[in-house]
Amino acid sequence: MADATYVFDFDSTLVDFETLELLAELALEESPDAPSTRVEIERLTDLAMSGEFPFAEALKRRLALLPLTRSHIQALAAEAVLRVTESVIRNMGFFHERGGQIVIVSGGFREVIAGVAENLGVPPDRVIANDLIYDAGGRVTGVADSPLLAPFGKAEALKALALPGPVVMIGDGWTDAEVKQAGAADRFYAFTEIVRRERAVAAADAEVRSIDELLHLEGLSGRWSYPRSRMRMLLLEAVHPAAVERLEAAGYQVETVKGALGEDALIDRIRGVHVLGVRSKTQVSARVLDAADKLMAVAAFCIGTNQIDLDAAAGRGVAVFNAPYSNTRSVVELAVGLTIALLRDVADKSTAMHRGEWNKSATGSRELRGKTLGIVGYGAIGSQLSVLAEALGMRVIFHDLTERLALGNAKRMHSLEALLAESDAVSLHVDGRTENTALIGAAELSRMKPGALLLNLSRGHVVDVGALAQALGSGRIGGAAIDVFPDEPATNADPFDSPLRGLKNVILTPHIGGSTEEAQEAIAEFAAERLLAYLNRGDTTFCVNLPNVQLAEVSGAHRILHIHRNQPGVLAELNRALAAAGLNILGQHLKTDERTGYVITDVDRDYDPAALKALKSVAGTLRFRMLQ
Ligand SMILES: NC(=O)c1ccc[n+]([C@@H]2O[C@H](COP(=O)([O-])OP(=O)(O)OC[C@H]3O[C@@H](n4cnc5c(N)ncnc54)[C@H](O)[C@@H]3O)[C@@H](O)[C@H]2O)c1
Ligand SMILES: O=C(O)[C@H](O)COP(=O)(O)O
Repeated sequence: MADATYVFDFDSTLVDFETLELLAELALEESPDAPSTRVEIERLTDLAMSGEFPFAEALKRRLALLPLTRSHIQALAAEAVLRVTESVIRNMGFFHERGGQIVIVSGGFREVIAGVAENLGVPPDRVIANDLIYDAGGRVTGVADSPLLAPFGKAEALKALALPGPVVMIGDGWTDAEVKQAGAADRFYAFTEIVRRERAVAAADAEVRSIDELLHLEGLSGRWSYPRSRMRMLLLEAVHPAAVERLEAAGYQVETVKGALGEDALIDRIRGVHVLGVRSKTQVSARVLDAADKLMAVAAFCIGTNQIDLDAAAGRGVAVFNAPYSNTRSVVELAVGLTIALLRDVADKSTAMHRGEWNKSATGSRELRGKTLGIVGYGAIGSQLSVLAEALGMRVIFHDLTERLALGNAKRMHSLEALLAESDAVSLHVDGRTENTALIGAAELSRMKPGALLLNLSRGHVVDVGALAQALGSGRIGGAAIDVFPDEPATNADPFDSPLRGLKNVILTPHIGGSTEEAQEAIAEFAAERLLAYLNRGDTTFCVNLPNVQLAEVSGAHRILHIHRNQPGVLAELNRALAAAGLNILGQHLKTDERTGYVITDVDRDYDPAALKALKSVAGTLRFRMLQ
């Protein structure tokens, strides 16, 4: 198959536009009839591309509708080089390596195509397109006569080239499908990355949603990597659209679901999914992972990863990523605001006002300044809260299980008990490990100063809410702000209940600590980048359950990624298998943690694919994949 000639259509294939539609925008800028003319041009383009109207006639009519000049054509040519289709950009290597085997055939105009062809390394004599005719004033008057204008024009023009080897036609339109029907191509791929035209797809040997898929089906340079457009990503819990856009632009298929899915519903959906995206609510259990036949990675589009069985994922070679810092500031700002609101009884006063009650009084209302804030968990959020609280005049004390640098004048407390005894407000920012279940229960609440405040913006199970409700009811605790709950509704349509409902000076918020537009967008970008770095080059930086290895792009090599159980002899066996296959190693990295090893090997491009089998059967292999 390697000797085939690859014939590409231009509009909506190599570039993401239709020439006549963009020319209409340029030429009709000043025209009062622009909207109706544009609609007519789009209509004629669609009719011609779906084969319902003769191409030459459609071209003539569209040109007649436009007051086109040489400067419009030049402007479009300049734009065209910037509008090359995403998957074409990703596969520039293919075009450059095989420029001599590629032909561009288009009912569009040579002047517009020339710059793109040059950038792709396709010689000018391998571009078949129409030549425009201008009058003396530089106005377009028509196109020069050419075989392209006759019925089956592309096919006839290609036959005249007498191309060697099998001819493969790739394009979005009916005139491209006709090339095979008229005997000028051996295979026809309907290209649907930009637009999907049913009639062309129905006539095709196969539909390809990207150049990656084409290369995969043709057994070309992308043959070892699974094509991106066949890789399915399932993003749950209303992940910000910036992630969807980023991942789709990189060529992956992305499906979204608004709410969380329960375990059984997720098991039903997970088959065939390569990447799962969740937030704090979806439980990714060992059962879910067992049902996930294709899963390579899970992204937590949030900070917490306690909802994911990290060991079970690592044991199946599934990488887990999160966005550890992107919503930190949002949580901190809310914690500060809630502390002030509790100290001033804002929530109850506001609710009374809504009932029509005016209750102006200073009793029980206090300033933040000079009060002691006790922070439990001095990680990313706790330590940033420490800085802001001090800046507002609070005295900060903190307790953490691990050694943490005290910021500003914050004082470290060596026990939780000591912190509880001294704090006017206690704010919880521990991680969601199981051992933190009921970290604050009846005993801890009884150690707090009478009338002190409690804030929980960490995880629901960290506080025994029954005990807290009692302490609040008795007045032992002066108020609470709770953002996270042991049982949270899966979607906004589900009801919420808690023993804390209806209590005085208790602010309940629906797990919105990290729910700001800024944070959600930042999380989407960060987590999507981490996923792409892993999928596209094997980089595991910030991975929370596999050894972290930072890697550059693969260039001029194949990359073999091998995840295995950390047991003696795996690397030696892997290298023996590589040597037996005659593979020349260009570079190799190995990193292990206590349970898993990750080996990345860059090898020469030319080798026997049968070698892959031996690599897969190395004892302890959890997952194995190739990047081109
Ligand atoms: N409400 C929200 O919307 C929201 C948003 C973001 C993060 N979170 C949650 O906030 C919490 C903190 O996030 P982070 O980014 O600061 O995490 P982090 O991992 O940076 O910090 C957690 C800190 O808690 C400490 N810790 C754990 N258990 C402890 C214990 N029993 N006693 C004392 N210290 C303990 C750890 O040593 C660590 O320093 C996490 O539970 C996270 O899931 C909630
Ligand atoms: O872990 C987190 O980042 C927070 O709990 C936010 O979770 P969410 O994305 O489900 O709002």
